Amino acid sequence: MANALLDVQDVVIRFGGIVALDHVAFTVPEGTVCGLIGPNGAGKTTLFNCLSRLYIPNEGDIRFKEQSILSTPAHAMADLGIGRTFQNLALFPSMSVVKNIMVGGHHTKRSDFLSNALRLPTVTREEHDLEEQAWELVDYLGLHEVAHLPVAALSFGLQKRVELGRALASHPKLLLLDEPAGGLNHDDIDGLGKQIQQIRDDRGVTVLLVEHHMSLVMAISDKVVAIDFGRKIAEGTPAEVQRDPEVIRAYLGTEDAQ
Ligand SMILES: Nc1ncnc2c1ncn2[C@@H]1O[C@H](COP(=O)(O)OP(=O)(O)OP(=O)(O)O)[C@@H](O)[C@H]1O
Repeated sequence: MANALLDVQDVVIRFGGIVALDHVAFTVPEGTVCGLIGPNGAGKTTLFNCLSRLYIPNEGDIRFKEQSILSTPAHAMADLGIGRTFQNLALFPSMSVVKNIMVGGHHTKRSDFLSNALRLPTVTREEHDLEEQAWELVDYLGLHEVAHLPVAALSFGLQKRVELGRALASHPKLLLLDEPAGGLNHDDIDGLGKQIQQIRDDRGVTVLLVEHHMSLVMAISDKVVAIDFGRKIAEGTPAEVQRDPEVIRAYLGTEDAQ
């Protein structure tokens, strides 16, 4: 088994009287796709928000590359090597596809306000590098034909691909995908699944995927973690988790299992 890139250790989150995460612990081995599943209200988004430092756990620790991330501010997560996409897209609708992808790489550049204002040569070079990298991602994600269009003119499926490109522009070691299949049709979902596996294999990116679309999770995950009412109820290969009695019970009678 590969080393754990992410190690979630006994995380507890309480909102008033609600225990949204109750001693959740699991690891994500480097170079794998890990699926995080659970019925509505299970705590998946809350866990994602802990991983991107929007929430602070009441108890427990989250370790990335063997270091705790709990004192790292949310805006510094990209510098650490953790990228994410959002359930509701967070793009700039009137900006072109390529410019949106460039935004994702900005944190990797060092120019300050003054050098930007003066357009010093270092700034021009950095912009050039960002643009070159954005074009590489445009090609990689099959967005060439729409690269100059404003994002608002694209189908939802293509907009989701742009968001993936923007997250990849920050060179993440770990990519957090929050319901990437939400709102996509069947063909788009097949394409997305292949793309996520390629991102793992070609770019060495480890992926943690929160997703309701069960067939996608089971098809592309190396490992699946299931939570229900804030507790981990199963962890293992897709086949192991699919036949786990607690998982079957949690999904029975819900509309989540697809
Ligand atoms: N900011 C908050 N304040 C109070 N309660 C919250 C907050 N965020 C989440 N909760 C509660 O925590 C629990 C877990 O919610 P969470 O959104 O993490 O579930 P989820 O698994 O992501 O659900 P879904 O699949 O519907 O997105 C729920 O009971 C929810 O109502």
